Amino acid sequence: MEREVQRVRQAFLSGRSRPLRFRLQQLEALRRMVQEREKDILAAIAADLCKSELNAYSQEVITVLGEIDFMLENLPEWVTAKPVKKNLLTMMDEAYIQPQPLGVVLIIGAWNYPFVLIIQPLIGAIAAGNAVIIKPSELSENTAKIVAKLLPQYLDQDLYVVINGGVEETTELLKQRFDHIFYTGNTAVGKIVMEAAAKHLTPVTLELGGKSPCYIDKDCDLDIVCRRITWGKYMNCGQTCIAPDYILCEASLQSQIVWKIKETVKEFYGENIKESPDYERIINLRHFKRILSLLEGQKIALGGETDEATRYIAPTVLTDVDPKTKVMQEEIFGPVLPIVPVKNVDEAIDFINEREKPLALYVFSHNHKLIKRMIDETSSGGVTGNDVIMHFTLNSFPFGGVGSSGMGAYHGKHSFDTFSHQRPCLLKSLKREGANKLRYPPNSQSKVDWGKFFLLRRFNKEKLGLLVLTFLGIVAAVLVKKYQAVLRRKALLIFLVVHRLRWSSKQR
Ligand SMILES: NC(=O)C1=CN([C@@H]2O[C@H](COP(=O)(O)OP(=O)(O)OC[C@H]3O[C@@H](n4cnc5c(N)ncnc54)[C@H](O)[C@@H]3O)[C@@H](O)[C@H]2O)C=CC1
Ligand SMILES: CC(C)=CCC/C(C)=C/CC/C(C)=C/C(=O)O
Repeated sequence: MEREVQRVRQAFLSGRSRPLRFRLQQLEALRRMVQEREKDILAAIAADLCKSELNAYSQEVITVLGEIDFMLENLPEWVTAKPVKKNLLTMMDEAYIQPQPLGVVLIIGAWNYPFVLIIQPLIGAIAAGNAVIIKPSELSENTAKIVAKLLPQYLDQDLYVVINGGVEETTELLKQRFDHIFYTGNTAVGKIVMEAAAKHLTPVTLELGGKSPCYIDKDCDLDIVCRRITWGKYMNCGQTCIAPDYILCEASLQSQIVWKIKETVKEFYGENIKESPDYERIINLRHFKRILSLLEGQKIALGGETDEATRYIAPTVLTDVDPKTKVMQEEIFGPVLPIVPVKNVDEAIDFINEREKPLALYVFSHNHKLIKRMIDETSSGGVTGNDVIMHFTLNSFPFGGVGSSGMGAYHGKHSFDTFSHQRPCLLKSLKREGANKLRYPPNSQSKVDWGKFFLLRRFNKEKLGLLVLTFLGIVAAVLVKKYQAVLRRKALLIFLVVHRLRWSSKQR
């Protein structure tokens, strides 16, 4: 493992991942891989999650292709140095921020969207000029294998390396030194990753989970609300990090919600859900049994049918759920939707705030003010009002959690920033030593006053005008070639002295 990481580091140190042209070329190669090997990729995802290839395409491949296109379009602008505002002490210098790659990045993926969850961060890491080690989830083994097979056929083989394995291999990998670790998965392992990273002071992005609440106000169109919730909850058999985990609403709405979800389930998956190509299965027996255990003692208002042999769990709704029961204590990550009655929006807000900060929050209402209030008075990774999941699709949004649902974010420019160091660069001249003497010992009250003037002075518009005039004077001086240096220094000096005198007299 150590040698493998070392090999990737050597490749990074060669410098070839840095030029813009190389990054664009690798991203184009990645796009070619997805397009040319689409069938193999879709078959692998389908095998891992009993997912139709159409669903695999629309849930994972579209996102990846969209992200690559977005990067290709914007990267040339993002990599350029950005000039920054200067102060009086640096007004003659060059000051800019240069984004630079961090180095060797480790990406650890989860199984629930096994392709997009490793390839989307990979896109950001390549765009930012890094070398990358990718550790796909061992639970989605078909996707893990196809990614390990295809990436070396299209990308630089020393810079971008796939290492497959389970807990043992990941534990070993985490002992190595990285420049950034990007982890997607459950919160408990997130803590292990952060602890391992701390040993090397490696920064982490943790894309974790949690219980994402969904508040339904009585002032809304329940047909539409239930259709949208049914889509987001039962997609991928509930195994979506931002799926609505539970519903909060007034008790009187429950029976209508159950009825409308039932009708929508029929509309989406037909009379025989098991036969539907759009309804997936639970990833493994351990998760299957875990989800079944959440149903114990609950009032099942819809669904509840299961089949262990195929790890099938029907779309299920639980009503009058007691918040103290197990189903409300952990992330469900399956097709079970508890409804917890609350008296009103105030109680819903308190309910959310008494718990860990979720990855997503959903609020349904005709009342825009109520939605805004919910946003203002709670916290979550992201929010969608009057829909679910959809904030994930907008790559201008940072995607990530807050508190126990994670730290850091990615997608689009946010991925580029996550995998970049924003390096402040100040280029001074070796001339103009006169002004610099102010900061050299021995110190004096006059030097401190000058320092205060240079660093604390705020200019209002009127004074800025004066500054502009002074600059025009400087520009004129520049034109007079023979006296260029002398005039520029004099003009600056006059300006500074006048201001300093005025400022000192006001201070007194
Ligand atoms: N915020 C986000 O973007 C997303 C969050 N998630 C969250 O991920 C969770 C589901 O994924 P998991 O079941 O955790 O996936 P998982 O079992 O695939 O684990 C994730 C990764 O952690 C590694 N891992 C597992 N145990 C480890 C250990 N003891 N030491 C080191 N590495 C270890 C695995 O090899 C795997 O690569 C849910 O909580 C879900 O909400 C899932 C997808 C996206
Ligand atoms: C067609 C459409 C709008 C699809 C939404 C895409 C989608 C649901 C992607 C999955 C999101 C995701 C990776 C979730 C997760 O990490 O658990």
